[in-house]
Order: sequence, then structure tokens, then C-alpha cells
Amino acid sequence: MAKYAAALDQGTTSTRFMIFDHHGQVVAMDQKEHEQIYPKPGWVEHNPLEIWERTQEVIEGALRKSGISPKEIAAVGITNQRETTLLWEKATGKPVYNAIVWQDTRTDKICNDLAAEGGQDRLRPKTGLPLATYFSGPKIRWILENVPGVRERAERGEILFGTMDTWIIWNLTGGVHVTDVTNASRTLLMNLQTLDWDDELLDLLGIPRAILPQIRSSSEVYGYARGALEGVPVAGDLGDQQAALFGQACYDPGEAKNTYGTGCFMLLNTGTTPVPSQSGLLTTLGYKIGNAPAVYALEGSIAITGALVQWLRDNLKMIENSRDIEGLARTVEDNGGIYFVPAFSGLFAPYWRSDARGIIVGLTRYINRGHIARAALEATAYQTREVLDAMNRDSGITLTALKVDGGMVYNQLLMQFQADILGVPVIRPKVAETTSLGAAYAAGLAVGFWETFDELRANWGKDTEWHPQMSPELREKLYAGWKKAVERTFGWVEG
Ligand SMILES: Nc1ncnc2c1ncn2[C@@H]1O[C@H](COP(=O)(O)OP(=O)(O)O)[C@@H](O)[C@H]1O
Ligand SMILES: O=P(O)(O)OC[C@H](O)CO
Repeated sequence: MAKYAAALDQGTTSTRFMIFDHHGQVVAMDQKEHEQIYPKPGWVEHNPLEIWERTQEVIEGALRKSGISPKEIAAVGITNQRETTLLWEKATGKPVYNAIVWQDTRTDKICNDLAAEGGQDRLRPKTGLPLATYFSGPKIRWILENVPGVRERAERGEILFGTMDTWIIWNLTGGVHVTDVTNASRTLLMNLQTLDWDDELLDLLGIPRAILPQIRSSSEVYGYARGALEGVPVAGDLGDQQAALFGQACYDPGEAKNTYGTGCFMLLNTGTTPVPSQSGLLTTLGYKIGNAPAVYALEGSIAITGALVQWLRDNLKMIENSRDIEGLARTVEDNGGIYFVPAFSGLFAPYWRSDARGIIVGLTRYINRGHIARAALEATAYQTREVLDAMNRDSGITLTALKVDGGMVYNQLLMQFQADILGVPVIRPKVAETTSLGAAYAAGLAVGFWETFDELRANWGKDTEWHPQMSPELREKLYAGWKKAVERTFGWVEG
């Protein structure tokens, strides 16, 4: 009998393959970065062929390092950076253009034109999403309009669209063209109630149905892998933030997690009915396990958190490794009165302002590199506070603790400051690789490797908890400064 379940996590900066045992413990892993392509300010692309190569390499790498054979793997789940969009030729598998990444803002004009035609009022009630450059629909339209000949070929049925899950599954299985409800819910093309592509939305965005994958549940056998994983059922598919919700065992309405990676994404399980947001959150799919009813979530998406640390590392050369930011930030007592608002892709939740751009405010001659490092970390905590406040308002639920995961949660200074600024404890689980774990769980449930949510819940264990230590007065004073700084970013991009 198979002893393991596996997951392939195709993220914004890297692709990793992880193998878990029945207790949800990591037994093998391999990871590789891919190139970030910035052709113009505000544009971000990935090369889909490079990503498929990295995918194969990390699968082979983890199998080789661990000596595990595909026969020992019950199923593999796919999880992915969401919204990132690509179109490829059905006959050859050749992408017609690079993948346009979720952070890319080139569709600003498309979104503004759609908004002027009343698009917002037609899209939001059906999709739960604001009309923003973040989502796939406008990115598909941009490719159809800007890559010569693609629209005609798409209409003739020669072109396929996919988010990264679809691209990986298509390649891994040799031609199964599917996505799951969580990924489809990020396109502006899926109806939240019917869980199917919606003709009115397709018409509004000018997208031919023929290019779209079939929407399936997040946990079922879609096909069987070829190559290094020969014969392993491909049986889980979830957007990475939904996979983290699932891996953090947030199975009851009112349970939430926040993942700190390139960006930050807080998801709250709201049960089997979608809850509309009045406060700038997204109404999205949480997961759908086989034939069971779909579970919905409220989401607060923040575009730039860990990416700001990377930017200090790569563009300003202030640190050598991301983790070095903590030491640099600890060289000073506090932020010295500055705030760093990283509105590099505009601001996402709760503002959805594409006209905002990044700023550092409050600069004096007193400020040094340490203050900038500190302000950069604090920006993640303040942005999370804004999202948590919105979550409490929209759901009527007051979260009493926050489960966290992702690459930034090993930063002790950030986690303590986060608890201080939220005023609630922050809890990191023993297995912080919750995104991969969630995808492995979805796949394992589909083939009976795990059978109940209780089994999965039992695998969850607390590692570290940070308690608020800041006085409420200081907390609110600092937060008021942040809000003032955010106001200063608005309206920078005109027209
Ligand atoms: N110790 C740290 N302190 C602050 N940021 C960190 C630390 N370690 C990693 N990061 C940031 O976390 C991100 C990587 O986290 P990860 O969860 O792997 O992200 P993703 O899945 O978005 O690629 C990077 O943006 C990196 O700059
Ligand atoms: O790949 P990550 O972890 O940066 O996640 C990206 C999100 O899915 C974008 O919506």
C-alpha cells in the first residue's frame, strides 16, 4: 500500500515538490526558482516552459534524494500561484506569450474601460471580485488583443487557456484540460453560484468559451501522471492560498489563516454560502471536496509583503538573504517615525487602488538602513491589520487568534510586531508548509489515503505562539500613522 501523498506547489518565485507521510510530516522536498521577467514598469511575466522544466526537475530531485518510488505515492495534488494567465497551442503545447503574472498591472486600461461601461456592477455580484488588474479575465483579453492572430485561432478552437494548475496538469497528464473551482473563482469569468463559466461574463470580457478548461472539484482524480511520477493519480487542485487554508485545517466556518509569502493572503472559511463583502475583501471559493457542497471564503489579498524584502535585497542590495532583514531591523529600537507603503502594484485589499504607488514617508536625517528594514517589515503587519479589521466587519466574527504560515513567519521580530499590532495571538503550526500539505490532503482524500477531516485536523499541531505585548495606546497611535501614510499613496498614477 502507498505510504505517501505528494504535492507540487507552483509559486510566484519558485516551484517545489513535497512528499508527506500519513501524519502530514514532510519526508522529501525539492525546490527551484524561476526567472522574474519585468519587460516594462508594472509588467511581470514568467516563462511557462521554464516553469514546466523546473516542475520536472523538482519532482525528479525529491524522488532521487529520498529514494521514494512513484508506486509508494498514493496521489499528487497541484497547487499554484493564482490568477497568473497563459494561453498555449493545443496541438503543440507551445505558449503563445509568456504567462502574465497576478501582480502585473498592464490591464489597467482594459479594467478602466470595462468599469466605464458599468462592468463593475455586472461582475461583482456574480464573481465576488472587484474589477482589478489582479484577475485572469482581463489578462486573457490582453493576450487576445495584443498577440497577432491569437483571437482568430482561439475562436477556431486551436488555443487553450490555463492558470498554472491547468498548465501543470495538462503537461503532467499529457492533455487533461481542467481547473478547479478555487482557481476558476479568480478569473472574473466563473459564477460563484453555478460554479461554471458564465456566458454574460465571457461576453463582457470578450473571451471565447472554447479556450476554457473544464471546472472540477478540488479533490478528485483528474488523470494520471506521466514521466517521473508515471501512473500516480493527479487528484488535488487548489489555488495556493486555498490550499494553505485546507492545510491549516480551517474546516469550520469562522476559522482563518494568513500566509506570508511574496504577498499576504488571509482567508476566512465562511461555510457553504458566499458572503458578500462591504469592506474591500474578495468573496471566493475555499475548496470543494468531490461531490460535497463547495465551501466559500472571504479573502484579504495584499500584493507586496515578502516581495518588499526581496526588493531591498535585489534592487537596493541592502541585505544578502531575505532572512538578514531581521538582524538589520533589530539594529534600531523602532521605525524612527517612518512608514514604507509598498504600493508597487497599486494597493489591493481593502483599497483596490491601481492609482497608488509606493512611498516612504516621514524621512529625516536621523533615518538609517535599519529604520528602512524595520519599516519594510512593519508594512506587512499593518497591511494585515487592515485586512483583519475588514474581515471582522464583513463576517461579524471577531478572530481571537490568527494561524500563520509562509516564508516570512520565521521572522520573530515580524511575528511579535504582528501580534502587537493586531492585539491577538499569532500561531505558527509545526508544519508551516501548509500550502503543499493542503494540496496533498486534497489529493489523498480523493483516493482514500486519508478519509476524514478529523484525521487531517489531528495532524495539526502548534509550534510557536506570539502574544500581544504592546499597549493599546501605542498600537492605535502607530496604526493611525500607517493609515495617514497610505492616504499619501493614492492618485500618484494619473489617467
Ligand atoms: N526571515 C525572513 N524575513 C522576512 N521575509 C522573509 C524571510 N524569509 C523569507 N522571506 C520572504 O518570504 C518570501 C518567500 O516566502 P514563500 O512562502 O516561499 O513565498 P512564495 O510562495 O510567495 O514564493 C520571499 O518574498 C522572501 O523575501
Ligand atoms: O505564489 P504565492 O505564494 O506568492 O501566492 C500568490 C497568490 O496565489 C496570488 O493570488
